[in-house]
Amino acid sequence: MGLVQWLKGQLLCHLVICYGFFVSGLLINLLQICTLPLWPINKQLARRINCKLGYSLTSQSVALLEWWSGTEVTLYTDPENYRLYGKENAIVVLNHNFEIDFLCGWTFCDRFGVLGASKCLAKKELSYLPVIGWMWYFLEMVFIKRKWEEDKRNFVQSLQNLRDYPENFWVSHQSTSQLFLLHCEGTRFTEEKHRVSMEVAEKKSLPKLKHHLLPRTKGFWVAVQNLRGTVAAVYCCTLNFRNNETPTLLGVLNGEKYHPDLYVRRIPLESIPEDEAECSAWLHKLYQEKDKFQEDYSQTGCFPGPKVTPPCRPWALINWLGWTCLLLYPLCLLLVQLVNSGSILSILATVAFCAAVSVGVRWMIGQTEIKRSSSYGVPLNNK
Ligand SMILES: CCCCC/C=C\C/C=C\CCCCCCCC(=O)SCCNC(=O)CCNC(=O)[C@H](O)C(C)(C)COP(=O)(O)OP(=O)(O)OC[C@H]1O[C@@H](n2cnc3c(N)ncnc32)[C@H](O)[C@@H]1OP(=O)(O)O
Ligand SMILES: CCCCCCCCCCCCCCCCCC(=O)OC[C@@H](O)COP(=O)(O)O
Repeated sequence: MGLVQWLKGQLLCHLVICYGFFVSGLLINLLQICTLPLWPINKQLARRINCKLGYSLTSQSVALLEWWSGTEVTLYTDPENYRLYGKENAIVVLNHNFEIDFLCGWTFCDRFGVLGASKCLAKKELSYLPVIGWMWYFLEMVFIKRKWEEDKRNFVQSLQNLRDYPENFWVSHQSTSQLFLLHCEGTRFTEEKHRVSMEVAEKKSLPKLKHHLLPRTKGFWVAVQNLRGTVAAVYCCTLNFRNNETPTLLGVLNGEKYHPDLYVRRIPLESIPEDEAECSAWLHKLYQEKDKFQEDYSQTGCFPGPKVTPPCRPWALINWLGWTCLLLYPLCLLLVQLVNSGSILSILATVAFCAAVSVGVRWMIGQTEIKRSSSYGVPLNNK
């Protein structure tokens, strides 16, 4: 193991990275709060500012993945469609098997210049996450409790709000599009959830899936219906990792390099049925196809279609280095003052603070771990 790789595994490096992420995150949250008075006066301007602020926070984790761990997503897609990515609004349908799938999605977004504005249909619990969850609130992310009767009004309203999102938000270069991510499986893949969902498939006389849970179709149908005219296509995205890698956020923080492959198919929105039952059947068929791609991937190690590596842009790194320099300087000054003061109490308080930060970060990283996945989709709350 080289010295650099060894350094990447050290707690001190992790503390510095997390300190930068959290303090910049809190400052960004504060700036977001400052945009509140602007909303009633100029909503579109407030949204544009929030997109940029969101980019400044989210892109730090993209920089961590790309520059710290050296991970690069390989894209399998039709070159004709590739030209459209980043230039149109789309609904993204992605499998939910990996702890860093959201991070790979963000890298994809960043490379096509749509990171600041992209949204997701996310479980309500994520809105309470410090820094990230608070940021999402200002970005008008769509949160649901996964209880349809309670969700439907807010869900439809949130989707309607996205219809007049400023067309030309400037993220880090001119961009005219946003992506709306849907994990139709509704929860992360575990063996138990898979077993239960295949029992449901059997009851519904649907073909069994090997690599996916049975998709929940309501959210997809409602999103398609409400975003018609705003969104041009559905991007059917299938993500897997070479060599059976099981990536984790802790691994990324430790500087481990992963090899994600992403297969993207573009499906024009007009080709998706409007009727709920037909749309639902269409989605089930899509997941059967996705399952076949995953099965082929597990045999051959690749997806169909030509490979492309979208060019890496420097903004995420520049932003990350900027925040790090800005925040490390006062930290160093503080530490020097602390040592000079010789006060045992102050030193103990600082050590306690660092320990608290590190426990807090560990807890947040824990939210991405599949072993801590919710009980959604297991017998207890199987509807
Ligand atoms: C690669 C490019 C990436 C681009 C990235 C772009 C943007 C990134 C931006 C941000 C990234 C942030 C990352 C954060 C990720 C967070 C992700 C999440 O939080 S996932 C969890 C929340 N999301 C969802 O739940 C969405 C999917 N669910 C739905 O859409 C649901 O339909 C619903 C809206 C929640 C409603 O669900 P409900 O169950 O009430 O209704 P359904 O009709 O859909 O389903 C009921 C139906 O299902 C049957 N059933 C019962 N049990 C199961 C089971 N275990 N498995 C499958 N099916 C089951 C049940 O019998 C019902 O059938 P029926 O109606 O016939 O009776
Ligand atoms: C420079 C960057 C430094 C990074 C330092 C690390 C800080 C920690 C960052 C935490 C980021 C948290 C983003 C959370 C996104 C988690 C998405 C997710 O996977 O949610 C799960 C749900 O979909 C389904 O939930 P389950 O029903 O499976 O339960």
